[in-house]
Order: sequence, then structure tokens, then C-alpha cells
Amino acid sequence: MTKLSVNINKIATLRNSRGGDVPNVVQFAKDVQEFGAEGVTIHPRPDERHIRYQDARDLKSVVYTEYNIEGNPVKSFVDLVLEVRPTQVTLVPDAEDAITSNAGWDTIKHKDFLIDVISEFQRNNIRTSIFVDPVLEQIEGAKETGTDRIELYTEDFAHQYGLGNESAIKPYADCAELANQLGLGVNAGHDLSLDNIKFFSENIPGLLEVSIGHALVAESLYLGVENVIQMYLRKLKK
Ligand SMILES: CC(=O)[C@@H](O)[C@H](O)COP(=O)(O)O
Ligand SMILES: NCC(=O)COP(=O)(O)O
Repeated sequence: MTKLSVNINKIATLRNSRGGDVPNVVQFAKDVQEFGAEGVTIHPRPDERHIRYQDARDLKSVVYTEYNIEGNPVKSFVDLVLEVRPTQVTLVPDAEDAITSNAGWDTIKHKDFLIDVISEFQRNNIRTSIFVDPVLEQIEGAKETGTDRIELYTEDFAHQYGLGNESAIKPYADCAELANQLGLGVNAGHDLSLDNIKFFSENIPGLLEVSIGHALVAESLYLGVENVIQMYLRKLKK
């Protein structure tokens, strides 16, 4: 069974656009779990443009499913994760100015660094995952870091599948197969959506978890807007 972890970054983006507390990120996390989500993911960035470090602390007491914090392990992020102690930390090599995550780790080049941070989190009983491109050498490199899991970076799959190229699944399936053989858990995320999630999950062996945010929030808007318009119209009827 593949777990669905809902990434709530976009809820914080909407909140921050008005400066108040609507929508409320903590309430949203409570609600998605109530509706069946099996995890909550956040990705605080150093500029705090969506999820803030304080949100990460506030969410700790309400996330009773799996709490996954993603980010680049700069010192402030490492300190935050060690303070909050989520279920899982996912390490992502983000550039500070990146609009969103746009690459996996070079697990060979950054092996020593990854070993250090991963062992520190594991000493504190926090499961680790590292964001990787679907490249076999990078999966072998990930194994060398001691990480518990990998997260396959699925942007390319999502893009290609949207164009009708089903063969784009192959490198992901091959990497998942190798990870399974090596004893690494397999997560996946980025641009997964209602359009591609069934095909992706059916073709990836041993897929433990997907984290989905951008498309899930957009789909919630599209699928909810008719209902909300009707509710407004009812209230406006004299
Ligand atoms: C790690 C990853 O794949 C990203 O999708 C990320 O968690 C989303 O971050 P943003 O919401 O900042 O785009
Ligand atoms: N790890 C990926 C994630 O949390 C969500 O990515 P996206 O669905 O917002 O692209």
C-alpha cells in the first residue's frame, strides 16, 4: 500500500498572500488527516515564503499521521528538524533562489556530507529520505549514505506522461527495483496528480509513499468551486 502524504505548502502561500491566518495551516493539516490523508508534508524554505519555521513547530502537536519535513539541510533547517522531531526528514538539495525543487542529490559527490547529516537525524530517531533523480548510480550512491529511503523526483515523469510518453516510467521502475534490492524504502514526489498517480503507483514496485501538494491543491479548487458558488448564491437569494 502506498501512503498519501499531503504537502500543505500551497495553503501557506495563500495565507501569506493576505498577511492574516486564512486559510489556517494547522486546521488544514487536521482536516486532510480527518479526510484520510496518511501523512502531512511541509517544505520550509530559508526565505519562509510559504511554510514558516513556526508552522513546523505548530504542526507537531496536530499531525498524528506521518509528519514529513523536507528541505535543504542548512544549519537552521537541521536545528529545526532536531527540535520538531518529525517522523521523517527528506533532504532536498535546493538552491536558495529556486522557485521549486528542481534536481535530486548527487549522492556520489556529496556522499560524506550526506552521511554526516543522515547519521545525526537517525541518532535522533528521525527516519531519513533523500531526493534523487531516477539514475541507477545515484541509487547505489544513496545506499552508501546510510539513508533509510529515497524519494524519486518525478517531475520529468509527470511532464512526459502528460505528453503521452508512458515509457517515461522505465527509469523510475528500474530505480525502484534496485532500491528494493538494496533495502532502501521508496518514496516519490513532484508534480504527481490525479492524472498520473494511478499509472505511476501501479508501475513502481514497493512504492511506500507519495507526497503531493501543488496539483492536489489546484484540483481541490477546481473540484470545489461549483459547490462554493452555489453556496454563495443561496446566501444572496432574497
Ligand atoms: C521536494 C519536492 O519535490 C518539492 O515538490 C517540494 O516539496 C515542493 O516545494 P514547493 O512547494 O516550494 O514548490
Ligand atoms: N516531495 C514532493 C512534494 O512534497 C510535493 O510536490 P508537488 O506535488 O507540490 O509538486
